[in-house]
Amino acid sequence: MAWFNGGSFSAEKSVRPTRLCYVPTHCRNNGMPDFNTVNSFMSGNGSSAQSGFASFNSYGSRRQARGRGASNGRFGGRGRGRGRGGRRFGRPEETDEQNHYPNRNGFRIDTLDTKESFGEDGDVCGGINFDAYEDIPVEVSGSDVPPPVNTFAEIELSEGLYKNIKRCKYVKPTPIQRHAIPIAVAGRDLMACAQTGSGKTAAFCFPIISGVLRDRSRFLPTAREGWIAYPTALIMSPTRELSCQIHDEAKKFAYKTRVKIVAAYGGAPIALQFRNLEKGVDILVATPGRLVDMIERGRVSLTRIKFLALDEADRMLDIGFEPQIRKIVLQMDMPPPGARQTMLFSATFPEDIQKLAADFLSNYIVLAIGRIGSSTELIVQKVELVQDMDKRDHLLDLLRSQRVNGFNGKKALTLVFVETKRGADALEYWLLRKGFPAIAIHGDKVQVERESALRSFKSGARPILVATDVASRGLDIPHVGHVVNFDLPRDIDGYVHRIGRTGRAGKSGLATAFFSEKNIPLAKVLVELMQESNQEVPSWLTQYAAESSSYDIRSSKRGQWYGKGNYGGQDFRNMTQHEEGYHNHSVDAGSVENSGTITADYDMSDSYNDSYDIANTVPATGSNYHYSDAGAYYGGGGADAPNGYESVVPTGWD
Ligand SMILES: Nc1ncnc2c1ncn2[C@@H]1O[C@H](COP(=O)(O)OP(=O)(O)OP(=O)(O)O)[C@@H](O)[C@H]1O
Repeated sequence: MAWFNGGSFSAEKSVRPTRLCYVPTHCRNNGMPDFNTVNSFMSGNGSSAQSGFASFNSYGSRRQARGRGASNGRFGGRGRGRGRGGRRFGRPEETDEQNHYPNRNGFRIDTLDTKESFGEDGDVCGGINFDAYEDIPVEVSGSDVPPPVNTFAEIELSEGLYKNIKRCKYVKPTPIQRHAIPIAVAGRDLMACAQTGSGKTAAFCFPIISGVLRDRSRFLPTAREGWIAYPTALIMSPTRELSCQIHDEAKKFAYKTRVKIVAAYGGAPIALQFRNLEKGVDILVATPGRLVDMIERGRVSLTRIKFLALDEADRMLDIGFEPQIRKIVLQMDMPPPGARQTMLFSATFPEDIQKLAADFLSNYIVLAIGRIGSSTELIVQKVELVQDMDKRDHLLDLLRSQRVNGFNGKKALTLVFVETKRGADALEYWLLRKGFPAIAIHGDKVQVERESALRSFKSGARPILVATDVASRGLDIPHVGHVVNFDLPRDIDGYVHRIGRTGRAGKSGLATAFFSEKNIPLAKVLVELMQESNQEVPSWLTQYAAESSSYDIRSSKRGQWYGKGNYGGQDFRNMTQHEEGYHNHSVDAGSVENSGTITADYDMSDSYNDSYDIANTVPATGSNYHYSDAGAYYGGGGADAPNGYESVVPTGWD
């Protein structure tokens, strides 16, 4: 029996509500999106998906679903198995999801789990709802911009890569791919901003793989010399899980091309990663902390880097990461801008981060696809006014109503974001006690627990993931139907990335935020974001927004917040000066407007005396950074940012 179809938890019987069950407004009148699409996802041909996303009509989506099931989820198997967090009720270590709550949530794990590699014929399922991206505004700035393409065939990619694109069933490029790939293949530096779930990974992977293959045919393969690895390309991302995911995606794209791709991230045995490097590496996918460790141990040299990509680039250049990225890119042995090709990608790109990024780039092009929010109309956003003390009950009501009313479906996953690591553990514990199969992920868990939690979530063994911001960016988890912001993040960019875990690849999703009075400073930008993505804004929120105009609403570490009509990817060069040689053309000019930014200061004091798991709470004053876990067999120990990001943090934090 399906969990969302109600009543399948035995544990739930003991906690029947004694009052009328609250049904959130967006769950009433059969208005819930239909998330019963798992089987059609897995079928991969889209033909059976009609019953799935076709029923999203109540939210205005008239698009039909296409099958999708391309998996990218290898999160397994490495790291140490000790540490705190996550063990409740004396449960054994979770290594086999099927042993855990096998019948309580009603998921059929086998059907929900995703494929992790090519099948025998090398095929994987793919598919994207391209209608969702029609009419999306595009803005490009820079000199001599290569024109966009309409098909992958128009791009000069290697034969092997082209075959793999077909195997992945990427029938046509997404807008970011249409524009970014020709630019990157032409060898240009690029700063690209596009909505969450819109295919940015392929947009930087394809040109890199193609470039590696091209270079390789021209030069001798020199991926490895003795003990030192000399990758040709470096892809960096902020979290271990995201690095893992990019590694898996890149491997699919490079299937049978002999391009060697290695992942290096903390929390996993460094010796194993060294062994992988010794076999040769063309493309290194790494988190910054582990990479610096490897370079300082003399096992990786960046002297032959020709391609550098930063995924979640604004996060990578934000506080906590920026010194380390600067060290890797500018102060170690990497060729300078101009001698290498640099590509920065994210769904958000505040102006001050753009300015920082300019140090890493040479004669670059800025590409902005869609509005800053990235919260397309595909993601139905709901904001509920809930006092902090009522949040748990409210969440329970929400989950119950999902189960009772269903999403018309059975297998949608729910991702619940909280602010602190302690809060994540506490909520997981509480949900389990209430009979809901939840599992937490945060930066205090050791890697094996983090990977196990993600596996349980992805497989449906624990269809509720309680997460800190460690899971907010980049993760492409199929079947996430609902994102709940139990605690709202402190900045709107964080919100954009969090809700972007659903509604991916042109599919619909639901995002519910619990708004309490301490979130008032966020009201204005939240309203603007919702209005831009044609969401229904509750009147009380509009009122708070009006009141909050008097608040200081700018992140202390960011030069620009979300502003109405603004592009996250608006080229700051055009905002500050009109340099000769740069031009700015708009593909859908009517939609491109910059009507100003919000510049007041915003300083929301901590409301919990707890250990936060969001990087933007790392004290800005820390000057002694540490990253090294040198000497340790397992990386990560002292090297991990406690916020879960793989980064340096000021000494003393944690
Ligand atoms: N051209 C395409 N055709 C079909 N599916 C695609 C295509 N491009 C990407 N996808 C799929 O879309 C999904 C989202 O892609 P991806 O994870 O790269 O998004 P993203 O823009 O990097 O998101 P985020 O901003 O959250 O990191 C993935 O499952 C991917 O396989």
